[in-house]
Amino acid sequence: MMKQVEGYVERITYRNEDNGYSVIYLSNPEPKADEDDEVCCVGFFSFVSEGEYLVINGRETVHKSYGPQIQVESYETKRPSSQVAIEKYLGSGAIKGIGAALAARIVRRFGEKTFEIIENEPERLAEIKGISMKMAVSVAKQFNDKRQMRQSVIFLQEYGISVNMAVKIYKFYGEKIYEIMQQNPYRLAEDIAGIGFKIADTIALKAGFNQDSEFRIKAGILYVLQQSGSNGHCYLPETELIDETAGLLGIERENVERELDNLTLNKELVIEECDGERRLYQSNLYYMEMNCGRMLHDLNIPYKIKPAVLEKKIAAIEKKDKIELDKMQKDAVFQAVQNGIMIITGGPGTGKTTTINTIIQIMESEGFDILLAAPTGRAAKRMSETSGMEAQTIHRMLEIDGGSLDDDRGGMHFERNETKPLEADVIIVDEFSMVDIYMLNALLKAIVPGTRLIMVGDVNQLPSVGPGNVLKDMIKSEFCNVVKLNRIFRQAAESQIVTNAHKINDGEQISLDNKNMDFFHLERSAGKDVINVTVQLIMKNLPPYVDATSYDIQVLTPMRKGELGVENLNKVLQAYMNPRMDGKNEHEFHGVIFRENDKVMQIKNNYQIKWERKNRFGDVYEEGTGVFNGDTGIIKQIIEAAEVVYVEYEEGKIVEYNFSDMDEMELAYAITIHKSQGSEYPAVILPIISGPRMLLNRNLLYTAVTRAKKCVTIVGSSDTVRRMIKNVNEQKRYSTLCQRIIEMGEYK
Ligand SMILES: Nc1ncnc2c1ncn2[C@@H]1O[C@H](COP(=O)(O)OP(=O)(O)OP(=O)(O)O)[C@@H](O)[C@H]1O
Repeated sequence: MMKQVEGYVERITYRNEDNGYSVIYLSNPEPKADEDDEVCCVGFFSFVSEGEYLVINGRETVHKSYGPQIQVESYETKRPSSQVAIEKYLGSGAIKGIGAALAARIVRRFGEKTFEIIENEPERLAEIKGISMKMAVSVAKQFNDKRQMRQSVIFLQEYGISVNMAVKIYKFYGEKIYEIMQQNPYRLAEDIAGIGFKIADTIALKAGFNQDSEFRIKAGILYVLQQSGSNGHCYLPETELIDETAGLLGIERENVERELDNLTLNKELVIEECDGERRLYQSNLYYMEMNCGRMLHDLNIPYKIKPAVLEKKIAAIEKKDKIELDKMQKDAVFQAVQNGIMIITGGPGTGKTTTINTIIQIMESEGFDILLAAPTGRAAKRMSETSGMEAQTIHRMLEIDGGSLDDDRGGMHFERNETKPLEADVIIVDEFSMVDIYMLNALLKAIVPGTRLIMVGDVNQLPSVGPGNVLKDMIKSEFCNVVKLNRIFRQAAESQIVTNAHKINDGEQISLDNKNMDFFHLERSAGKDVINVTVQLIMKNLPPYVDATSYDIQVLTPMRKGELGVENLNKVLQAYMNPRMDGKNEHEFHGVIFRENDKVMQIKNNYQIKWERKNRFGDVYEEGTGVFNGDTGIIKQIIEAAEVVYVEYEEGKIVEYNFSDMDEMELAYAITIHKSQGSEYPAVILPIISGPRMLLNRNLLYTAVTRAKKCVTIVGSSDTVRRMIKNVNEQKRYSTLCQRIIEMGEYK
């Protein structure tokens, strides 16, 4: 039943600082005979403090353990007018520096007029013993800030903005928010993480902006360019940019053209004519490519080391490790020692790790300081295991600033940069195919000439998720020594996965006859049959075969949408692997059900989020921060009342997420092949029937197959597999790093 209650906030017994969910007790000023003199209210409150007077509308409910309470649906703050309330509010801790005693003194002096005086004549507070003029000013400021923030939040809520977001916005703009909403709400999309063009556009249209307002078009153009960055592009050809923007905004091309000129005049975008085409860059990406081109040349200096000395050292390592490096591997070692920059590329089993380990030993024997890094946490972990030396993520190596946002605008700040470079003689970075232009730029800025940079990766893997085609462009520019390892050392009999991966890469068809032990194909043509087989494999056949659990086996798929897309497969696999059950809590977020015991994946880097490790008695023995894009874990607990989810990641790291942060995770029974880059799994299942030709290419199949350590099973159409092997049309990437490297080389 709906009910309205009002009264002073007596006490706040629980508050979740992130989302404002609180349990509060209101004093009932005039309790009727059958009423308690305190009313418990639960719900979301933005800034209530003890002593405030609230009018609450809500639903009467009875909690099993706590008894009757009101589930708050809306509330209003009334200014406390009686002296008691004023005193309570002032002394509640809401205003820094004023405790209960001081509050009592203030109210004794100014009575009912206390608030008026704080607002209009704050200097008079200094008349009171114990309050200096400085403090009087601070009290007035805090008092006003709180009031203004409250008003702004209410104002922003009228435009459909949530309380959390409104607070964030107010903290950024302060009182300017009114002006911004009036003049250009599209600025929100530029300044506030979490507000994109689409939300800003809804707000602006609600606020009465026209379809073809100058701000809307500008914001639309920038949005389209930013989106293209998320699709891996560093620029867009002008015609494509105009068409997409006009389509997005539902306006004429001419209007877009007009604003495009203004944006380039103001240097917000950079335009370049090349090969008869006009290219438009977000200016940061344009300059990043150019600077990377220059820095790569700066680092690429020769080092003189006598070949005979090197030969001797290699021979000693070969003897110790009982291995004989082949010509290419030796060449790689030579190049690494003799040059400031080098690239080693090769497919699976071609001896990259063996080569890196030899290089490390040689560098160590020279007394050099070596740093090892990789783009993701999992890749870094693997590198540590295979080298026996600590490897870290590139972000950690560059000492990412905890407050950085790893968004698609590259808003990251690192402690290590041109003014405080990395102190090392040699830096080796593995899985370089995953490095985008932002990461390359940050890395190069932190390396000074005199430090060697060795980049290792498989150029045939999918390129980075972020903008750029870094590894490929660097190789294509031929600016430095590149060693391409192409001999497969791992025995063919040992691994059909490796053999097939190389065949796929060379465009050779693979045999899908199930005559080996680690590469299978089950022909099915209907989506529903593919799903049934996938479920059967993951639940029953594969775990004992590869000596792993169902949760270790990874379903990889090219697409997000459709019957065999990530979203649907996750729903189906969840229903089988972790069905709804009494006592198993669940929570729905944006249409997806998350349940205790679900396998989930973190989908963006979060450097601030805290993790804990507990011993078997539940005591915390280790704490740290950071969960990274691609980390997978299991939901251990969901607490609806506190709005939190606990996820356990590798090595028993437990992370608490607020419900509002659940957009950082996805179910992970099935994930896209793109997301699987840099990870390995004991067994991989690939359900493939058909899909867009653009997407289904050789590159994608190759990446998927090379993720498996012990077993690959393709379920679906062999015809599509054959077509994928033939399809060399990789998704196009508009990037000009190669050209910049060549241009910069000409100035040297
Ligand atoms: N010169 C060599 N002679 C004999 N065996 C070699 C040689 N180089 C590498 N190997 C062996 O080949 C296998 C694959 O090598 P390695 O792990 O170095 O390759 P990789 O390119 O790093 O592979 P992946 O990318 O799949 O991990 C290993 O078992 C390794 O011992």
